[in-house]
Amino acid sequence: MGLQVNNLKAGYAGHVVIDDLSFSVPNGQIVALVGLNGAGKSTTLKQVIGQGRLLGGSISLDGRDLTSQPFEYKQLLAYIPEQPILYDELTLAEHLHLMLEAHGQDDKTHWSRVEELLSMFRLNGKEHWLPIHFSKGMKQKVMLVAAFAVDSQLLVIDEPFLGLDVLAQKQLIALMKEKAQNGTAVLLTTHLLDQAKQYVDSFLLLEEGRVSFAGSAEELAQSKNKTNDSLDDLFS
Ligand SMILES: Nc1ncnc2c1ncn2[C@@H]1O[C@H](COP(=O)(O)OP(=O)(O)OP(=O)(O)O)[C@@H](O)[C@H]1O
Repeated sequence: MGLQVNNLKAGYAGHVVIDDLSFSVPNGQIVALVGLNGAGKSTTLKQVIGQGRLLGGSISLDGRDLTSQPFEYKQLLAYIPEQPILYDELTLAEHLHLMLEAHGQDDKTHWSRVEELLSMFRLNGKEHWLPIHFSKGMKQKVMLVAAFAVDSQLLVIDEPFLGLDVLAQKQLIALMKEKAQNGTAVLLTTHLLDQAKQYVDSFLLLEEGRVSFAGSAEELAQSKNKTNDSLDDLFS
């Protein structure tokens, strides 16, 4: 089933930004929300993760409705924000234990996965470090380890590659593909369209709070009279 967004209406202080937005992200698919600055991508993601007030419409994940079953819905999702959100007083290991607990997942069975991810992102041996000791990119990697360590039905990522080195970007693409192969629905926003062609199943183009296009990279290019090898020039 995956994520279903139906007739979503959302905004800020009486100002409607998203109106009548509908889309779905089936289990096992990677979908990218793309569009120019201010198109409403982050606002849409905020609604999908259950932050922000829903002015209309409905959102459900594998049949769990966000409004009527918020706890059941949120336990199924993992979220990687654009800016890392870490608690100053918690160590790296404490953040990861907390994440597993919040998702109701057994620490013992998941810790070997955590160790694998820490080593992949070269954070092993730093489990006792506090956020103040980490660089910007390392903080982002902590968010990645936390999100990929939990079993989730939906993975939501806002601008996944910001601040990551080239090696970490490749690892992140491989991890997203692996998650999707295991049946997770993946929804992300990105401005790096040519890179996204490597791993995205379909694109949703947002313009002024509405989906103006949904389809593959080739179809997206055609819809804007561009060639598939220059998606980064889509809006020029
Ligand atoms: N906290 C806020 N309060 C008021 N208006 C906001 C707020 N956040 C975003 N907006 C407005 O909502 C609209 C959509 O913004 P949003 O951040 O969703 O766009 P975006 O597509 O994610 O842009 P970007 O590519 O720059 O990240 C914009 O007009 C923006 O000014």
